[in-house]
Amino acid sequence: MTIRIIVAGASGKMGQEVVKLINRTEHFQLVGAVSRTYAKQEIQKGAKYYATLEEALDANEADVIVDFTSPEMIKKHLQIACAYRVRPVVGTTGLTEEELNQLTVEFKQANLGGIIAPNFAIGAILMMRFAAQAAKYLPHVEIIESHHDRKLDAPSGTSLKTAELITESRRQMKQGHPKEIEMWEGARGADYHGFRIHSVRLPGLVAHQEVLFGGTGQLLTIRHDSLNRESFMPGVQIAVEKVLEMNQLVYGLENILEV
Ligand SMILES: NC(=O)C1=CN([C@@H]2O[C@H](COP(=O)(O)OP(=O)(O)OC[C@H]3O[C@@H](n4cnc5c(N)ncnc54)[C@H](OP(=O)(O)O)[C@@H]3O)[C@@H](O)[C@H]2O)C=CC1
Ligand SMILES: O=C(O)C1=N[C@H](C(=O)O)C[C@H](O)C1
Repeated sequence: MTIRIIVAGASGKMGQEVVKLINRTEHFQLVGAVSRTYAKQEIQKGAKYYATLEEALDANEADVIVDFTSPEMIKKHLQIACAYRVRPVVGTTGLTEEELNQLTVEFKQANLGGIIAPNFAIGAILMMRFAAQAAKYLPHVEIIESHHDRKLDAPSGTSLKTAELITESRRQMKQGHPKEIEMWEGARGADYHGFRIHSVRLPGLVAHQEVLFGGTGQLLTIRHDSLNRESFMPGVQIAVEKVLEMNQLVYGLENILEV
């Protein structure tokens, strides 16, 4: 069966990679691409470009929307996907917990499937899983995530998901010295349930994360690096194929992989 796909954010770094994935995958078909830039310039690169997701959906029958846009757009795009009953596969980060909960209810009411994954790289999913396992035995943990300097959201979606998974297995505790003083605001990073997340932004970086655990006389570091954006594509392909069988909104690729 051919899967008809609309890509939102098609002019972006990830969107362009998704278009390449679709073009090289025999059972995938690009039926529409959403880009304000390309639609305005009327650039036609073998795809139909639309300025908005609604325009693309009005003009084409589609099975899946793949979205890599921006934190300010993602909630609206998910609601549009739900209204048009087209299953979304979303990589865009920056949704709040409250928005996610609300959208989960809306998709449940609509009996529609969808996948939101803050990271599609299989290695990153394993890194998160291993970190969650380690936290059970080594509860003193800090996360350092490093990204390119065009990234809008901090902390990254991956670090938040990692923190969430760690919290499920780590005993509740506040780390560090109880009388610690932060001389400069932000010096100790963001606090998540008593442990810290640090965000680095530099040109030259792509997407990297270290999870550091400390115990008496020992350190454990779990690290993942995405060296290019092709690293996310096997996960995107799996999500596009699996979402067709789903009837609820799922957050995290680990929920559809056997890891
Ligand atoms: N889950 C994962 O594995 C990964 C997730 N990401 C996430 O994906 C998202 C996109 O990343 P990336 O491709 O690097 O970003 P880019 O900035 O390169 O691309 C985003 C594209 O989205 C479009 N866009 C931006 N703002 C809006 C808006 N308000 N309304 C409609 N379209 C908009 C722009 O296209 P135009 O202006 O032409 O409309 C732009 O080209 C980010 O949230 C990032 O964190 C990134 C990598 C992996
Ligand atoms: O913006 C990015 O580039 C990335 N964003 C995602 C995140 O916020 O975790 C996934 C990956 O780290 C790349």
